[in-house]
Order: sequence, then C-alpha cells, then structure tokens
Amino acid sequence: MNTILRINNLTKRFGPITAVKNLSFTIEKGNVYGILGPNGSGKSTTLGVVLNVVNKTSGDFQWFDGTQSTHEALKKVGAIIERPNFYPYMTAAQNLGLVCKIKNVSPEKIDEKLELVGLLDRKDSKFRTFSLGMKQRLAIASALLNDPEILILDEPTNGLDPQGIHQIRAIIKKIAADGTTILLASHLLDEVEKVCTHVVIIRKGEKLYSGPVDQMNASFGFFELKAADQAKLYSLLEKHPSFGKLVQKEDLLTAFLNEPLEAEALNTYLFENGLILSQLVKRKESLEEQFLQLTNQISA
Ligand SMILES: Nc1ncnc2c1ncn2[C@@H]1O[C@H](COP(=O)(O)OP(=O)(O)OP(=O)(O)O)[C@@H](O)[C@H]1O
Repeated sequence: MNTILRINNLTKRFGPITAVKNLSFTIEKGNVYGILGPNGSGKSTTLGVVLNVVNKTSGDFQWFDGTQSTHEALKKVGAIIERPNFYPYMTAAQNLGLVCKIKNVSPEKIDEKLELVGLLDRKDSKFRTFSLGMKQRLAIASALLNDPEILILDEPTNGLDPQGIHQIRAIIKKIAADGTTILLASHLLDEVEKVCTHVVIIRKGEKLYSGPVDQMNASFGFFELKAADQAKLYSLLEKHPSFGKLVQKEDLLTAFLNEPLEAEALNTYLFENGLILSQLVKRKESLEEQFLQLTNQISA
C-alpha cells in the first residue's frame, strides 16, 4: 500500500468563515508535497484536521490503508505545527531523551537524529542557548525519533535567516532522500519549487492545482506579437489550432499556446496569410507567474 493520506471533500468552517472548502488530494509514499497558498488560505487548518487537533465540519480523510484509527495511525506520523517548544534549561540530548520516554522509543536514536539535523556537536548545549534555526532543527530531530512514515511541517523556514533557511531545506531533502514522505505547508513558491516534488495550491480553502511541481511548469509558453493590422492578426491566431487564450492589450497581442509551436512556424503561417509582424517574442511563464495567475493576484 503506497497511499499515506487520502483527503476527500474536506470542509472546515469556523462560524461564518470557510477555512477549507471541499478539499481533496492524496499523498503517496516517497514524495515531498507542498501545500502552497497565501496567508489565511487554509493550510494550517488542513494540517490541523488530519492531525486530529482541529475538528472537521464535513468530508473525510484516511491515513494509510484506513484500517487503523486515526489515533493509532498518527503514531507513524511526525509533525511540527507549532513553534518548537522544549525545556529551556535542559540540553538538546536531555530534551530528546524526554521525548523518547513519551514516545516509548529507544534513546539510541538520539545521536542518529541529532547527526541528521547537524546538531550532534551541540547535544550538550542547553536549549535556551539555541538560535531559532537550531530550535527548528531540534524539533525536526524530535519528530523523527520514532522513524515516522511521514514528516509534516508547517512553514518550516518562517522567521529564519537565509543560512537557517538553507540548512532546513537541505535537511528536508536529506530526510526525503532517506525515503521518508514529507508534507509541508508554505506560502513561498520558491520554497516549494526548491524542495517539493508535488504541490497542492490552495486559495481561500479551495484547491486550484495539484500535481507534480515540474508539470506545473510544463506550459507551452506564449507569443507576444505586434502588427499594423491587429484585427487580422487576431483572427489568424483564432483560426490556428495551436493557440488557446488570446489577450489584446493596447497594440500588444499575447497568444497562449496549448501545444508546441516554434516562432519560425508561426511567422511562416502569418506571412503566407499576408500578415507582416512588427514584433515577435516567444516567452514562457515562470512558475511564479503561473502561481500568481492561478491565485489571481495579477491579471492574465
Ligand atoms: N480557530 C479559528 N477560529 C476562527 N477562524 C480561524 C481559526 N483558525 C483559522 N481560522 C481562519 O481560517 C482561515 C484559514 O486559516 P489558516 O491558518 O488555516 O490559513 P493558512 O493558510 O495556514 O495561513 P497562515 O500561513 O497565515 O497561517 C483564516 O481565515 C483564519 O482566520
């Protein structure tokens, strides 16, 4: 069984606010998933529901093959959804020792996990002496003590400096490379692009896209075109099977492709139909432009 989590038509309302609306997606073993969306889009609420700390309004979710109770299944899930909180006067190793007792895990795991997050040489330092990045890395080590099937992180790099961000992202990739499935919530496209293999994009609690990160960027691009006879240009492109949406803004026509087409072929087609272009540029949207278009923050 390769399915780790299946969410079906999940809805969560807080009074008049619908934080999560009819959300469905599936998490398969071995991938790194990002739930990507602007602030307030329902990411934390979704994680809270599947981790049993927020009650759903409707819909359902199923961990693993669905044969265990959520409570049992969550023993195989490592999650950090709040700011890391340990005893400040205890050392990193002592804090993890306590977690081992609570989770009923052998303390032998402590050094292995501290090594993984680059804190083995600081195992005897008190938690209160740690930087925010180190605290976050200790939280990751703690969540991994029982070798969970999946690690869940909510905005794992929030508040960190560039070096701290880099360290956390490198650790996430290392954990994923060791075979642990990862689900992280982030409002940073760049983070999802760098770390995740799959993405679920949400806005106002609704899913806009889900699938592999590289397929999100698999659009065929678009042409920016100008010609003296704009009306003729528009009508020739309308008739051409390779084009989808056409957007005319002042004298610039942006023509989006729905299949591959080279600039040379387009130029030949227009010329043979009696149209001379004064501008022809072929471009491809960056992932960021696609994300902003999807979340409607710029007009297409
Ligand atoms: N306990 C709550 N009571 C009332 N409304 C809530 C509660 N928790 C979340 N919300 C609302 O639900 C919506 C989604 O919030 P949520 O925290 O899930 O979004 P998010 O995508 O994680 O955003 P952020 O990155 O800012 O945390 C927001 O409108 C928020 O105000």
